[in-house]
Amino acid sequence: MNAEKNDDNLVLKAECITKRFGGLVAVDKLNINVYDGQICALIGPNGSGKTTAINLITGIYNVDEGIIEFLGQPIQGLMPHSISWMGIARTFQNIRILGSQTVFENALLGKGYGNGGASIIHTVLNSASYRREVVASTKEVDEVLDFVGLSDLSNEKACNLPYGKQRILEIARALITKPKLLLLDEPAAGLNSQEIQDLTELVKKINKQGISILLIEHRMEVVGKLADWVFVINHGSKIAEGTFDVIKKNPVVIEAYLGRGGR
Ligand SMILES: Nc1ncnc2c1ncn2[C@@H]1O[C@H](COP(=O)(O)OP(=O)(O)OP(=O)(O)O)[C@@H](O)[C@H]1O
Repeated sequence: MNAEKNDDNLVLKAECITKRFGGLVAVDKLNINVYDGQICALIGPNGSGKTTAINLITGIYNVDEGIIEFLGQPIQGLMPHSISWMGIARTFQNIRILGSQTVFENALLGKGYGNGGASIIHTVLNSASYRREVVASTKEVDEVLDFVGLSDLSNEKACNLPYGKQRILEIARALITKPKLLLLDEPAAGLNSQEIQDLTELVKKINKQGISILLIEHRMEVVGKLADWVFVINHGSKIAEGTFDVIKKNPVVIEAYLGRGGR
């Protein structure tokens, strides 16, 4: 989906964000804008600061400098669960699912405690409001599993799923939060070519629901198929941005990444 770029439809604005770990500047005055309806990719060599940038956007780390706005609201300094409730969801580079729990239970985890409004006392007392929340959550999980194509596996233990479906389960858990912006950290890592095709189709389908996407990805065929706009970083700084067709011919990008490390 190609979005119009103006301040009115800016979903994410990260301006001059910086993160230091001791003497190492992992993210260095980085600017990233994601507009409504866009699929953006963040690419760069190993250790260039991509995951740290996502961790800053999702509140895992606080920025040392810079501002992050989501739908016009400043979010830097907020706790990760507050940022999630505002509408930013993510997946992780290393799959984080509970193998001994079912697909349904893993997806339900995305709801988080009390997301539906029932307080702890209602939960403990199994009150009407808690039961209503459980029914509503069950329906939402069923709908999301149907959307991502995992309905048939709802009662299966997550550890029995093929790797590609485990990645899709992670995405399902993120979608349960009804995000406006979805951050995917290397969603194609470890997938075979059929699984990559399925993932690519799913990401497009999610985007068609009006969810903007920022993905970190090393697989350039995935970036080429999905991204409307690509940010390239090296040593924490942005070295280029543009459409994939333009950045892949950029000598600076080829020298820093595509010519050597880019896969
Ligand atoms: N919690 C931390 N403490 C110290 N250094 C860190 C921490 N997290 C990341 N770093 C360092 O910051 C730099 C950027 O790491 P980051 O994981 O963001 O890179 P990346 O681009 O996501 O790499 P990859 O493509 O390998 O996943 C690296 O040098 C890394 O070692």
